[in-house]
Amino acid sequence: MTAQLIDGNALARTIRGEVAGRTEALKARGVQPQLAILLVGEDPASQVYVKHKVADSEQTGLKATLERHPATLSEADLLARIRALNADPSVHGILVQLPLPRHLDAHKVIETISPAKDVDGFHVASAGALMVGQPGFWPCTPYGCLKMLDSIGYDLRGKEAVVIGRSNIVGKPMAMMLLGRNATVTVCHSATADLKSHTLRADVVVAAVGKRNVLTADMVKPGAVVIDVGMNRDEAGKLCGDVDFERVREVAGWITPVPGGVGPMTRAMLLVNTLEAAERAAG
Ligand SMILES: Nc1nc2c(c(=O)[nH]1)N[C@@H](CN(C=O)c1ccc(C(=O)N[C@@H](CCC(=O)O)C(=O)O)cc1)CN2
Repeated sequence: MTAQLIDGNALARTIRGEVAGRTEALKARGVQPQLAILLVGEDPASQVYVKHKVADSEQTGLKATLERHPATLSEADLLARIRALNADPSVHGILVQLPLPRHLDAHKVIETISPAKDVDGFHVASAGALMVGQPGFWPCTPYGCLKMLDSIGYDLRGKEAVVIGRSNIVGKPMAMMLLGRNATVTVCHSATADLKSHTLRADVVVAAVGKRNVLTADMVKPGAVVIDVGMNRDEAGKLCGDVDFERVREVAGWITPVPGGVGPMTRAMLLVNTLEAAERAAG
């Protein structure tokens, strides 16, 4: 069996088309959705990601402003800038690109963003809303993974789902979203005693560790859906995920590639959240 690919690029394109249509409708009501992106420092990967975010926004009719700040920016100055953006009614979404330089407390920075503009879905209020099933912004990466499952018509009710990784921005919210769809969810992590015993039972595996070959073919139940959130480089410098893609695809039923899987969906869901922030503000 060779798994079917879940094409993140194609799905993201469709979602961008939907966002463009809704943005047009909002503009006709006199509202221009606007995303403020704050980049602190010179991290090379972050520079690429924010450039893509600006291009995606412009392509769909959203306005994006990219503020570049030096790595030496003080925490007080960054927090003051966020507070000014919170108070600016023309700005609907605020995003601080991670990782931040070490002298900046990411938790404090994120908590300064107004929950109404937290389009990354990282604020404690957003996490709490997801946990209790109240309206709020969902973190873009797990939200994108859920959309990928929806795109293949996958019914999660009663299914065994295993999430590998327990980060606040992917693993934990992913588990909540899967739970919200009535899957039976297991979260595995670095202290899990026998990872394979869990993944072999799983109908759906989401690998979100940030380490190559965390999931190999012998760990996958035939026909399972495998979602790869990882973003790593192999010895040749080629982008790859957490999953041993070539071998796992011979066992799985569905699989997401890296690149071209979860990454583009993360960016697409940011547009959805930004548009939604603007729609909510417009009433
Ligand atoms: N404020 C945030 N910071 C970070 C987030 C986030 O969601 N919000 N997530 C990651 C990085 N990230 C978005 O910012 C991100 C990473 C990668 C991609 C992507 O499209 N990847 C492509 C490949 C790109 C390449 O060639 O390098 C793919 O997988 O096809 C999108 C978003 C950490 N920081």
